[in-house]
Amino acid sequence: MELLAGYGVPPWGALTLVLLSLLYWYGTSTFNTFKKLGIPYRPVYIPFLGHYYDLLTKTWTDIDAKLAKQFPNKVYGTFQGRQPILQTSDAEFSKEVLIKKFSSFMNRQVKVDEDSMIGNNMALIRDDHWKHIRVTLSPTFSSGKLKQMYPVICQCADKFVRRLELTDAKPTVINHLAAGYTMDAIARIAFGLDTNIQEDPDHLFLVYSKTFFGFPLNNRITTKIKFYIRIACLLLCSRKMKEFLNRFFDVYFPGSEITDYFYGLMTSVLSETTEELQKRKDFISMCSDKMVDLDKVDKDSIKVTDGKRWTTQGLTKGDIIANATIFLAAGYESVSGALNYFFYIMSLKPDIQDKLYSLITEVADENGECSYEDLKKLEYLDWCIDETMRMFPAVSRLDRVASSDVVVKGVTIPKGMVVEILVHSMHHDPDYWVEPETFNPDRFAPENKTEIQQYAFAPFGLGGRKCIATSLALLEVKVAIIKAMVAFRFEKCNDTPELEDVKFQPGMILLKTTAPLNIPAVPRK
Ligand code: HEM
Repeated sequence: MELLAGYGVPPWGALTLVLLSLLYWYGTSTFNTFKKLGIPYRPVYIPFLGHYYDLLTKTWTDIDAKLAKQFPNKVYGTFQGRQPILQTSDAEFSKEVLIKKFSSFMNRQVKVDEDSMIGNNMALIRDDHWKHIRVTLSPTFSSGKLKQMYPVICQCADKFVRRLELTDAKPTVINHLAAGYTMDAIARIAFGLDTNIQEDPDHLFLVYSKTFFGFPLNNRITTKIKFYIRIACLLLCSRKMKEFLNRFFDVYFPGSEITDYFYGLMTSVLSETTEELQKRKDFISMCSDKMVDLDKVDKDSIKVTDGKRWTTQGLTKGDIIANATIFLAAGYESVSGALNYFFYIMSLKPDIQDKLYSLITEVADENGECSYEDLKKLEYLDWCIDETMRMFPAVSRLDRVASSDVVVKGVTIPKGMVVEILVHSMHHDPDYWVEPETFNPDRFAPENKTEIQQYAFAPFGLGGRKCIATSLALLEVKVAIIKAMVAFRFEKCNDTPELEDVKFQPGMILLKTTAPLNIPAVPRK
């Protein structure tokens, strides 16, 4: 300060300079992380923001594709704000992180406060708490349980077909109809509710679900910013803070009205008699016999992870509701997105559509009905779905946090560093796929499968933390496809974009197109 005073700088000016220097130092202090570790990285210049501007304004898959050319070894560093992120689209490296060294990469990077309603859901919780919930809930998705859910899914798919009929073969955004189907299916499967959202779009369940997750409804930058603030606050703020922001800044969070609605649904299911519960095939009733009261279990069984109390003896009411609602969030856009891309691809590939149609009619009747066991015969359908998900994975990136210092393929990853697996990049990498931009279901045929680098295909993630509902999701997708393809032919029209013209929304981890994919569903009869 004295030195600066000698140059005629007043004390307040000197203080400001020191504070600004400290701020600059703090805002950039992590930017040499990768240099120190000897990992190639994308240079960064803006204090605090890192590469955030790009992340908010550009399409993530475009950013990843550009970096893939810049870093041919497929492992490099980037910065989300001050936070260093190690990104990779290397299949072997991904295998190490997601599978082989799973115990060092068990968690995702989000942390939530303990009092939020979804704070206890499986996608966000960590360590032993996550293990306990995952192991307890996995049987809910067993083949036996899926078989029980099959008739319910078929009924929801029948309504989807009826909605398609009403489009009168006009260009249609299948995504909107498929979203209704998925919401009906999840409402039935998770909550045991016969919502009929497809015919009643004002149903309270749909309105509350949409508000609960606050999906952005348009592509304006202000909406996007609000969406990110909402997500960040949803995950990080206390309930009181959320109510404050909600009241004064129009940033909506699930207020007590919505929370009460979901609790009410669950409570009414759980208050049914054991006999009634046994007849139901939904997630909540399946969990009913595992439900315990934290105040009544053995004290030794109570553990605390990230400030959350849980018990090894079963599931609390909070655990059940948190996971029923995450099923809603995780299963809504992903399944409808898969269907949207599938019918779009079929409209572009009439030969493949014809082949698939004739194979489906060998197994299913004129209403698209077939037994649960018969689904296994439709191998070509599996390949078409796999190939659709390769080209359009619902989630473009996966993430894991290193829980200790760990070396992966010679790269030292310090404890706490986030690793992102670039799924979309891997799925489109010519090192792993012959002509990756060509839709070719046959690449998944058993005789060709040996040529595939299996860890370069991860539409449902990989390893111990992959999508718990993979089989359910595929079942929902298959049933809707079979029923719809038996009734309709999906055709290209002037409004249907070419494959190379499909663009994705910027700033999103989910792969959503900027313009709707319009496809006419033309009745076969
Ligand atoms: C086509 C549909 C779907 C796709 C493409 C999909 C994809 C994914 C992906 C990529 C992950 C992250 C995996 C990882 O980090 O390795 C995930 C996790 C998860 N998904 Fe799905 N999903 C779909 C449908 C569903 C459905 C229908 C549900 C629930 C009913 C669901 C529930 C979950 C849950 C709870 C997790 C977190 C698992 C954990 O952390 O242990 N997903 N999903």
